[in-house]
Amino acid sequence: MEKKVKRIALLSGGGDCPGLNAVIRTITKTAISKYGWEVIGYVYGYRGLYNNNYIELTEEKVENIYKEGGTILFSSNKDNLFDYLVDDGKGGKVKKDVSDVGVQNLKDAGVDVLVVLGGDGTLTSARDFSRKGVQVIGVPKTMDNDLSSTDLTYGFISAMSVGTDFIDRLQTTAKSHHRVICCELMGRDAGWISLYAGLAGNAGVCLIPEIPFTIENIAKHVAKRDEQGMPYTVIAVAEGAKYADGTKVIGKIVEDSPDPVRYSGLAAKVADDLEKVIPNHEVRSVNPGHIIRGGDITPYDRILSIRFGVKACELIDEGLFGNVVTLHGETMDYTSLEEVIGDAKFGKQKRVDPNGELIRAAKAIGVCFGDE
Ligand SMILES: Nc1ncnc2c1ncn2[C@@H]1O[C@H](COP(=O)(O)OP(=O)(O)OP(=O)(O)O)[C@@H](O)[C@H]1O
Ligand SMILES: O=P(O)(O)OC[C@H]1O[C@](O)(CO)[C@@H](O)[C@@H]1O
Ligand SMILES: [Mg+2]
Repeated sequence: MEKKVKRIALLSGGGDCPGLNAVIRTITKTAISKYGWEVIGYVYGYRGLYNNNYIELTEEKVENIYKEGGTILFSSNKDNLFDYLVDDGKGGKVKKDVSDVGVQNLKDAGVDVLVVLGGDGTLTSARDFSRKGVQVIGVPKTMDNDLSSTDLTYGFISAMSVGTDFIDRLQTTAKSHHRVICCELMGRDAGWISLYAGLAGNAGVCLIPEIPFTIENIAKHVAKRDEQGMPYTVIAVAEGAKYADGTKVIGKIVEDSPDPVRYSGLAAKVADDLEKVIPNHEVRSVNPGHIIRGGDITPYDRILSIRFGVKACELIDEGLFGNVVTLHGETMDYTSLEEVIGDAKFGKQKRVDPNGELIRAAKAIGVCFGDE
């Protein structure tokens, strides 16, 4: 006979983004008031699970975080318990699978269900815990919107709105000085943020990882705009975009992270390279970095977070473990962790289709992607 759920645990992993708190709030309130479950939250993602570091969550604790970005449970994008850096007993460090410690800690804390709030990386571990017999539910977050199997992740609309605001603001100053300004936006290896913010903010050029670009093509587009009486151009540059010869710009390697590459600096390089071939323009660059994922949750993401959180509780109530809550069209749905992640090392990722409707729409109104 199935064991009745009494206690659930939440954890958040990967880069923070607006919506995590709203999901934590929704699940906590629904779990306690509708289902009578106790709720705890492991802090710092899987590291908290390993160190048995958790807090009790109450309705009072979460009531006012409905619009607060970030996560009150903190997050980590380094701690993979299936490949974890531990002391080797000889003064050095060694990587080991310590996931059994996590499983035991869940048992000791009386946790019946682990609810994981994360992107493709965090949910890869969630799948692996599910394979070890832990009752897991995933709730798909990431500002990158790169998770296949769901139309949207929470955090994307909020980050994309901030990105749009950057591009909007750069338009007026670029126009006033007849400058070309490159604005770098996060998004890792997916171009969703830059495509949406660029399109919404009327960027003349969008550079995204899915469409390799050349400086010559961008220069041609700037010249065309000059001829059309628009001697200024804002360029949305996805941090993970690449030149046609494959060149990418890496800002930092975070050694103990499962996905160690951190992009940063592409907009500055594009600006330098471009200025050399369009000497009639001053070309500048800005990199707002983490600002894009900070701040309040947009109203749409608040509502999406409520829908994802309530659906997660419904899955727990129905015993549908090993699944991720997904959005398909207007319907809250669920998809198995096995399908969401597949056998890929970092989960199946959703990328912009270079020949898809969105790109065709953008090109139809004259947006250049640097490929022609
Ligand atoms: N290949 C993997 N196998 C197992 N666990 C992983 C793997 N990759 C990442 N993780 C776990 O997920 C955590 C976060 O991963 P990652 O930095 O990729 O973020 P994410 O969940 O994809 O979210 P985001 O992309 O929005 O930052 C890691 O700290 C680690 O605990
Ligand atoms: O917070 P960090 O470690 O700098 O990671 C930055 C990465 O995290 C994200 O914000 C979310 O995955 C990416 O867009 C970005 O490349
Ligand atoms: Mg990710």
